[in-house]
Amino acid sequence: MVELTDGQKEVLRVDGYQLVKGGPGSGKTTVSILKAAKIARETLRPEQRILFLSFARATVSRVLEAIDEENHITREEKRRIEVDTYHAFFWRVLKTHGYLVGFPRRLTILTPPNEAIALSSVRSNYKKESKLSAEEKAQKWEREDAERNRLAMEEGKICFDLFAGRVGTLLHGSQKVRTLISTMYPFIILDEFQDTSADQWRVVEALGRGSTLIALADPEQRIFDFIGADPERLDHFKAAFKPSVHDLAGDNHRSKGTEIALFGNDILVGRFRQSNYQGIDFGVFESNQNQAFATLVTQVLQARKRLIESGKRDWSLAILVPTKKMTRLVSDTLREPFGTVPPINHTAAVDMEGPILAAEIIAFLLQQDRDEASFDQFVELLCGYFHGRGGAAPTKGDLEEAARFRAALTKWNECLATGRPTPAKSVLKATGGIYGSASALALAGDPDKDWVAVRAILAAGGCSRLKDVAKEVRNVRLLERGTQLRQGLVQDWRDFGRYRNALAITRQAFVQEHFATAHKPESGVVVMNMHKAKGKQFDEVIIFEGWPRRVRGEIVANPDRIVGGNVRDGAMIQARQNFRVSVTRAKIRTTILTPKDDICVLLRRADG
Ligand SMILES: Nc1ncnc2c1ncn2[C@@H]1O[C@H](COP(=O)(O)OP(=O)(O)OP(=O)(O)O)[C@@H](O)[C@H]1O
Repeated sequence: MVELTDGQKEVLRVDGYQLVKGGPGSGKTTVSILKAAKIARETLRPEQRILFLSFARATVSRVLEAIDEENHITREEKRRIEVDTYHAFFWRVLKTHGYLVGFPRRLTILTPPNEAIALSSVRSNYKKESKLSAEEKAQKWEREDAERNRLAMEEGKICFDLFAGRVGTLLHGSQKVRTLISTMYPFIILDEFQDTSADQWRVVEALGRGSTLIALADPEQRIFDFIGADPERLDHFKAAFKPSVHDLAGDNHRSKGTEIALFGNDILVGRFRQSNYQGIDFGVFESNQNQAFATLVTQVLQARKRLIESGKRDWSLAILVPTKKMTRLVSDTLREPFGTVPPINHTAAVDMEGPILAAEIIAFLLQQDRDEASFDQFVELLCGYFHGRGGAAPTKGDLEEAARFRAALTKWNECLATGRPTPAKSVLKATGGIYGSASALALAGDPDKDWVAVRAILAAGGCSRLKDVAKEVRNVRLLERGTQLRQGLVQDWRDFGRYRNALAITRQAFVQEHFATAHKPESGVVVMNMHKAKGKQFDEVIIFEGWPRRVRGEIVANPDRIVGGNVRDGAMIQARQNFRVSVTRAKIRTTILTPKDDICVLLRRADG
């Protein structure tokens, strides 16, 4: 049991609505769990629960783990703390009461990849987001929203973007549902409250009418402005609920004995009080891909060695990078480092649209029982992959590719219908060949082996798009022991002697995966976008950014930087907050790697 600080003790002592503020690692989550246990012990009736709401599953895992570690909390108390994501909680409300806002009785979730497919026809009419005028952006948003609503109202397919808004409307309109929820959950804890969007705030307002709310927040860890988080949100909470305010301020328990938190604070104001900080390492690299990645790999190997030698079980090392593109590049590099360096085992938090749609293609091929429509269905899945893999920003190239495949299929089928040979130069030639090989593959009934065998056919065949599919699908780690996908496929084979429902099982597994909370927090080497690191903690962190491209000494491009283009631009508050969040995720050490000839502007003095 940790020795609580006076600030933490005060949080436990005071009743009623509370706002608990504090910097990274100041112990907000920890004290809120102890508080929840106290409420469970002293206040709740037997059937009641405390709801702990968080943004991301990863945070949920960490909170669950923290609860497990608190041996002073009894099993019964633990059972009564229900940790969930906003998404999962909203879905529960919509599934039961969605008809009150006009949804059909039967609802299904439109997952992000399928939402991307459904909206790609709207999106294909617009240029890249960065090139749109404000007017065009608004128009595009309106049309997307209309399509989302149509899918929800007419087809009962609800995408995540609709969740918060509809639940807000539902709760404000129905005292009955509010009472139901507040009777079940008289206390609700809101994690990372500074990042609450306008729609989520409406939900919170409604919930707070019947339930006592405890909000945890660090105003300076607000990194979601782009999805509608509002700097004033803490004031809204104060005005609405008159909470007692507790400030755990600069206490830092995560990286005790280091100066990581101090460095984080100095980044925020842009004034470095020291030239060295205990627990912060810097490294520079030459501005070219080979040397940049060689430096990174060397640092990763050294950090991994340190952690293994420390003997700690479940050690974690995070490589945090500024962009999604860089996440992929780093992951590809670790998978196939240079020279004699063997692959570095890791997980990468890449966008899952592409990998999930690629997994659907593999699953379909596993089904093997074919009829006349099967090839059409296969090509349609491939087109879906093109439409959806770019998420909210499908590329023109991908959309054109889908159109080309569809046109080729029409021609192909016309030839078959009239007994003519299929066109020799058709884009479907190679695709068809691979489809044939996969259909003829002798499957063994072991989902791991069979999945890999199908993937290998795609990787080795002559169709560059299916090669892509094979590469993307490697980001899916659902076939690990005990996962729902694996179990589902095993059962399917047991029931039918083949994979009869592999596609449906795969789709279902991804929906489940989205809501699953039983995951352990990441361990080993993980690569992710800096934004995704919020609320997490790792033993060591490496922050790695992009480098400038120069022509005759002049910078012509400077992508993937912590600060866009690495140029000073006003106070750079968002970039500073974001950088500080990343830096303070580490318990023991943070290593920052930046290009030698263009050091990150946030690391330079204001005058130099
Ligand atoms: N009073 C304390 N004494 C010692 N260790 C503590 C104390 N309070 C919390 N800790 C430990 O410090 C670490 C960080 O605490 P916690 O996760 O609660 O911070 P937080 O304020 O929620 O952080 P963040 O906002 O960065 O997510 C945890 O490993 C926790 O077990």
